[in-house]
Formats: sequence, C-alpha cells, structure tokens
Amino acid sequence: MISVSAALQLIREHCSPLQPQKIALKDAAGKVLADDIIAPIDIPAYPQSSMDGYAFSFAGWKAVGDLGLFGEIAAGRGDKMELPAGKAVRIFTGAPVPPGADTVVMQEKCRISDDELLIEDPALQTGDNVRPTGSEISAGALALEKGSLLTPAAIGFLAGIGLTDVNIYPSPEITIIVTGNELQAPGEPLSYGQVYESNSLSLTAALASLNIPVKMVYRVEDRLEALVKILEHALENSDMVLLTGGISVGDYDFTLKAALQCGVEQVFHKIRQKPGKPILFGKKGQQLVFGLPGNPASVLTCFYEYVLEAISILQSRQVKMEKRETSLVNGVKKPAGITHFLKGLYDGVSVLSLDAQESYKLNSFAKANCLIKIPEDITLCQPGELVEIHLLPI
Ligand SMILES: Nc1nc2c(c(=O)[nH]1)N[C@H]1C(S)=C(S)[C@@H](COP(=O)(O)OP(=O)(O)OC[C@H]3O[C@@H](n4cnc5c(N)ncnc54)[C@H](O)[C@@H]3O)O[C@H]1N2
Ligand code: MOO
Repeated sequence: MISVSAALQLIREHCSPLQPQKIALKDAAGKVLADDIIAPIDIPAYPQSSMDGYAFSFAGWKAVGDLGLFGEIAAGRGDKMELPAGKAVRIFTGAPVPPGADTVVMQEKCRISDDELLIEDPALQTGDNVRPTGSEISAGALALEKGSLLTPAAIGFLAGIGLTDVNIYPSPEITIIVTGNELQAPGEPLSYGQVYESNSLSLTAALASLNIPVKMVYRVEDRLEALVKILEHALENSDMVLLTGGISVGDYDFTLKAALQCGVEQVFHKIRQKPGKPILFGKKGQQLVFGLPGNPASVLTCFYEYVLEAISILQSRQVKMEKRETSLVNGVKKPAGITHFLKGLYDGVSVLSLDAQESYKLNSFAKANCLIKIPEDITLCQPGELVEIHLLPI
C-alpha cells in the first residue's frame, strides 16, 4: 500500500499529453488550445465607425465650423471613398471611416440645416466613435495562448480574426466497465440480492461536467474470461479505461487478474486511504487503466482525487479540484496511518464534515460540495482546526 502523495506522483510520472489534433473551430467548444494563436491580420481591418452618425475630420471641423454633406457609407461598402476637406459623410455602425475623416458624431448629437452638419456635442474629441485599425488585436500579436480553454467567447474571438480551424488537445477516449453479478439497471425491478447500477451514471456525469463524452459503457458479470474479453476490446479503442468493482480480495474480484492478463502493467494497487483503498492504476502502452473500488462513494472519491489528475495531464488543462484551507465546524476522529477523504459542506467560511461517510453511501456525497482531506498522521481534528478541502468541480 502506498500513500496518497506517492500515488499522485506515480500518476504524474506515467501520464503524458495526448497528441494535438486539428479540428474545425465550429467543433472546438470546450476543447483546449494546443498552439499559441497569432493574429494573422489587424482587427478591425480598417477604422470602423461604432455609431450611426456622420464622419469628418475633427481638425477640419474646428477650422471651418459647419460641414457640408458628402454621400454615405453603409456597413459592408467595399469601394474606398476619400472624404474631401470641409465635408462630413453620413455613416453607419460598422462601416469604414474613410481617409479624410477621423471622428464620428452620433446622429442624436447633431442636426442638418441647409445641407450642412451642425454638431451639438460639446464633449466630442478627435477619434471619438471610431474603432482604430488593430484595436481589437493587431497582426502578429498573441491572440490566445496555448492551454486556453475554448469558451464560446474564445471561439467567437478566433472566428473574428478569420480562423476556421485550430489545433487542440483532444478529449481522452474513455471507456467505462462496471463489474458485478448483482447489478441491475435502474428502471428494472430489483430482485433479492441485486443493487441498482449507479457507478456508470455518476462517472458519466462527472466526465460530462468536464465536457468529456464517454466512448462506451460495458456491464460485465464477475467472470474472468468475460472481463478479459471486454477489457481487451476497450483497451484497443480507448485512451483510458475506468473499471469499477472487483478490485478487492474476494473470490469473484477479477479486475486485477483481468488487467494483468490483458498486458496491463500494474503501477500501483492500494492506497493508504479511505474510501477507495484497493484502487488499481495501470498502463498498457499509452493507455491508462483505473480499477476503481466498486463502492459508489469510493468510485467518485477516486475519480476526483486521481482520475482528474490523469485527465489534467492528458488534456494539458487543469481540471483538478481547487484546494483551500478552512476551519472545521465539527470535530473528527480517525486512526493513524490512513488518509481520510470526508464528504464536506463548505459555505465559504468553514466546512462541515457530513454524516454518512461510509463508502457504500452516496447520500451525503449527493449534498457535499467538497472533500475534506485528513492526512495519515492525524487522529483527531478539533472543531475550529484548519483542514484542507478540495472543492468538487460541480
Ligand atoms: N476482506 C476484505 N474485504 C474487503 C476489503 C478488504 O481489504 N478486505 N476492502 C473493502 C473495501 S475498502 C472496498 S472499497 C471494497 C472494494 O471492493 P471491490 O472493488 O471489489 O468492489 P465490489 O466488491 O465489486 O463492490 C463493492 C460494493 O459496491 C457495490 N457496487 C459495485 N459496483 C457497483 C455499481 N456499478 N453501482 C452501484 N453499486 C456498485 C457492490 O454491490 C458492493 O456493495 O471491498 C471491501 N472488501
Ligand atoms: O476503501 Mo473502501 O472504499 O473504504 O469501502
């Protein structure tokens, strides 16, 4: 059995980023940029009016007073007009401000009299209501850094500088295998000795919150040959396989055996922690295998504490939980030599360790917003003591 920190270190040593892929920008929402993006052109590409009104030379206006009118420029006008001195041109939002003009007055702040523009905007200054060329971004400047998350705004920004595709770190292809003869699908009647299968749903939901679709979910009975067959198939098609159940010492626990039989190299098995003690982490080539202990709270705790660490590396993005120090509302006791991860409720000031911490219960986990980490050597935490919490990414 190894410590929590040794397990995390081994995960870091055995994971590496997935190969970047070029994809269409329209499909890139939620992905992570694998390259710096340099703006290919100035945006705006021309001085652009930000108002409906009139464009003119500010210095010219100050010199001559009222301005004569000279045509109009609507957004999208492609021919470049030159504005004669002493003139103002009718202009609309988004339209190019022509050479010879440097300022736009809003139409609400001027009036036309005898074909002349009378500007009634005492606060107006040179350059007002004009978006200068390159003022969003100039050609050659860093538009978005490698590692940035492609949010809707980031996608719009990159489209706005003319990009059609981007290099991203792909989402890992993840297959879930749940094991157990006792598992019954929710919605079906529950016979004696059966439990409703929930691990694949909680894991799928946890991955969905990271924008990672699950490639496939398999349900396998407690039979070595059956598990080997499915695991072999999953390994051929996945970057990561998450198994749940069958990783302890029972006669029907076949996860470790099946993994070894499939050529998976065991990196570690068992961490000095509760819940989730018998977790397995292994590797076959570049493919990662987590054998998560079947108890539903063990599955999720191990997912948050360890699988997130691996996904962060595969995708070159931080999806790990935010850590904070805060004071504990209620005291907790535990034996030495084992790290505990307790379901907690953090209100921004202090954290309450919830009831129902057993690993077969999700009742308290369903209400928790963090895990409280009580280190190996601590046996007693008094109310008011500082503890480390890991905020759940929910
Ligand atoms: N003699 C020992 N027994 C056990 C030990 C031990 O050290 N010595 N460790 C215990 C600990 S700690 C854990 S954690 C569990 C892990 O067991 P497995 O990974 O082999 O999991 P299973 O036995 O298959 O299942 C455990 C539990 O979870 C329920 N389960 C399983 N899969 C699902 C699912 N998909 N959805 C909902 N519930 C599921 C299953 O019915 C069991 O109740 O081992 C202890 N035993
Ligand atoms: O390590 Mo287990 O998850 O406590 O029941």
